[in-house]
Amino acid sequence: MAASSKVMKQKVAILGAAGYTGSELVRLLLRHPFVEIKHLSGTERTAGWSYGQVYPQFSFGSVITLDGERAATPVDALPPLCMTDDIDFSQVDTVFCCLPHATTQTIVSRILHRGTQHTPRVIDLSADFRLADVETYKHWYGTSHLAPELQTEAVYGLTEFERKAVRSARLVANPGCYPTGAQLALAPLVRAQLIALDDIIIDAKSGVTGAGRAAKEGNLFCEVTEGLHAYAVASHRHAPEIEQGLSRAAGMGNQGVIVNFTPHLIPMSRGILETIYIRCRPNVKVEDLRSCLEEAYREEAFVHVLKDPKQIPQTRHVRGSNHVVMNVFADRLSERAILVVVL
Ligand SMILES: NC(=O)C1=CN([C@@H]2O[C@H](COP(=O)(O)OP(=O)(O)OC[C@H]3O[C@@H](n4cnc5c(N)ncnc54)[C@H](OP(=O)(O)O)[C@@H]3O)[C@@H](O)[C@H]2O)C=CC1
Ligand SMILES: CC(=O)N[C@@H](CCC(=O)OP(=O)(O)O)C(=O)O
Repeated sequence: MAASSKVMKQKVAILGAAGYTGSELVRLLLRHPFVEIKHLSGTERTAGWSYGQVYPQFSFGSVITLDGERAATPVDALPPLCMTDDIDFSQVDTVFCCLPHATTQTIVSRILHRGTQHTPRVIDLSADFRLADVETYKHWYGTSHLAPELQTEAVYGLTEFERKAVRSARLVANPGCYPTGAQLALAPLVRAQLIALDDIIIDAKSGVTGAGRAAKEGNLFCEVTEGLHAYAVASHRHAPEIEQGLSRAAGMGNQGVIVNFTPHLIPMSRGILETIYIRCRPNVKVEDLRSCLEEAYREEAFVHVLKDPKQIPQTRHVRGSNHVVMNVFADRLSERAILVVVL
């Protein structure tokens, strides 16, 4: 895509740029013809470093993208990391927040309540603004929300379902990793009333970058390699997020649908695979599920239903591509179906 000289570039700040989500954003935004990365922030640990010092792959010249193209902006143009407090937000159009849970509430609140004429839009990648219900947040995150008024204002940023609202939102809460796959696969089927709402089992596996870059004993190479384990069984905070999305799709408000969700950590660096077991409503066939999903994503650039009904999605379908690929299969028991989704 060629950058038009008439289009004003969006001035962007990425907070928490030294983390994994921050680095993924830098990689994507360097390619974007209408974005100028003005600020990258970190803590005392990384403030003052060049981005190549934080991530060696951003050290030299132009980034060659996965498609073999040159990025729109050379990495040399990236600013060094600074402290978040040193950013002048009156000069920024969009802030991407890639900060740990809870830290985000305070910082986003400060940015959006600055009381000046110009307030940037905020796109938050943490979980702080995803759950609309204040009590549900408190129950799952173990602490009261520090900016409840923003919690109700935030638009849940699953773009395929909320494109119009995302366009005009002041604060976008980006979905969690597991909820992205689960909701993309299930919400169209729920909306079309094709599946039972009391019998949804989501078995999910994630690569280790999903846990963030901060050092944690459980994520060390020797702890995760050549092994596989479930974690947060029946207690993962993504369950209420998925339930909120599916309840909304069912027209029930923020709650009502209950899912059984079990995540696993698998020894690969990135990617997620979710196997989802569902029960069809009476007289619904797996072909109906497939048609529904195909219709839902026909015009979408990043979500794909495999054309061959027998082909099983695998992480290699999406590796490093930011796409989501799914397929749906009939179980041996006729009323059941199995969805496989990778992202
Ligand atoms: N990893 C993933 O796949 C996904 C993560 N998320 C969510 O996104 C958020 C970021 O996750 P992730 O990138 O994995 O986390 P990481 O642990 O990889 O990185 C977080 C970064 O935040 C920085 N940081 C902490 N406090 C501040 C501050 N006050 N100002 C500036 N920088 C700060 C740290 O910087 P420094 O290194 O300089 O100390 C650290 O590098 C989390 O809320 C996470 O739950 C969402 C979707 C997917
Ligand atoms: C492998 C792994 O540890 N994954 C993280 C989820 C990462 C993510 O996307 O979720 P949040 O933004 O809600 O943190 C976890 O299970 O806590």
